Amino acid sequence: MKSVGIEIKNIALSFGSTAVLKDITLTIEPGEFFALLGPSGSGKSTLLRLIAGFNQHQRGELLIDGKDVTGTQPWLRNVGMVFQNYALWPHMTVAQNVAFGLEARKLPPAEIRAKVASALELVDMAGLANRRPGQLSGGQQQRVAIARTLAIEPQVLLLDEPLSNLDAKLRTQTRQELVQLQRRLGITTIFVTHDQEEALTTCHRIAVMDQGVIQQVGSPMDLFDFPVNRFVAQFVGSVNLFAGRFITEGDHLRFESPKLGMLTLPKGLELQSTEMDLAFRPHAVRFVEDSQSQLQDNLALQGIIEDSEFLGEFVRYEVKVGEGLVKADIPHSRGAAPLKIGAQIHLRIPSQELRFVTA
Ligand SMILES: Nc1ncnc2c1ncn2[C@@H]1O[C@H](COP(=O)(O)OP(=O)(O)OP(=O)(O)O)[C@@H](O)[C@H]1O
Repeated sequence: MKSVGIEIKNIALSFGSTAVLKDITLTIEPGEFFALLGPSGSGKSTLLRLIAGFNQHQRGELLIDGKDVTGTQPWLRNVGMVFQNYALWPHMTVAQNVAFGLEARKLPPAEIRAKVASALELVDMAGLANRRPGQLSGGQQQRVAIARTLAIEPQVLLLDEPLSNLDAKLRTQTRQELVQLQRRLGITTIFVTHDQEEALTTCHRIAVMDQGVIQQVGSPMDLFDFPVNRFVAQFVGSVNLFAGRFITEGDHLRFESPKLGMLTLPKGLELQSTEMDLAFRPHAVRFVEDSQSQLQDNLALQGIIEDSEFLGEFVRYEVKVGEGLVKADIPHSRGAAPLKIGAQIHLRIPSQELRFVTA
């Protein structure tokens, strides 16, 4: 089946006086696995339901495969949605659940049987066709919900937090299955989640949403490496973030931070505006033994270890620097003892790991 693209242009949606989506513009490419990522209440599900046809926008345009679908009923959009709670009929078998949408479309019984069999095959559930949902694990129920949606052969697959009812181990396995299934089918897929790891590991591109506004769209690596603002920097991965004021002095850039004090930044950094925060990831921090080492092309800080947490591959330290706390993830080597609380240390952050983000 041909993959279709989706264009969302300047969409605004309010429920009563509450503006839930504010001027959303987004293009989803044919065959793309796309995530809407954001905290609870950011408007992700509302946007997904809008694409499905369950919500109506007051302003803007929504195009699926180049056609404006505003006002088109959900069942005429060729879009399939998998709900968070799966919404399976408990009194029907797996096969009957999957057949449901096909029967509603009044297809001939033989065709229904063939489509049910192939949809169950796709999600590796052919052997359990006669079970009822109550006799299945959470992961199996989820696969039935996906099979039921795929059976109607939609051009777009919408998934609303499809993994949130599964326990941690099953979630990882199921998300890998989902990636493989999407890759095999090449179906344009939009995945709603509040879990950054889920979005980073599954999707080609992600739109980060907050308060009904898209904050940034990019590949998982783009969002992680080049967050444009404070919200994205904090929501995707963990980060050290400091507010302050940038001052240019000759060919030096200085950063005056209420928490860290006055810092001299490495040469060659470009600042778009003086109203920015300084950001760097905990894994970018290195510890060095003496105050003079590795000063070139690094931001140099010094501090005192306040806390440490052993996380297997690395130790997460909290280091008091001035009035601020810097998180540092230092790789652990076998047998190495962690630094003691109260130890004085020198920190280095390579120039290329420093980011400036808008507040
Ligand atoms: N039918 C509705 N009527 C009124 N307000 C609504 C309705 N549906 C959603 N909202 C409000 O719109 C806002 C966005 O909700 P939405 O469900 O889209 O957020 P979300 O990002 O998907 O969050 P969650 O992960 O908690 O579902 C919330 O403040 C919610 O209370």
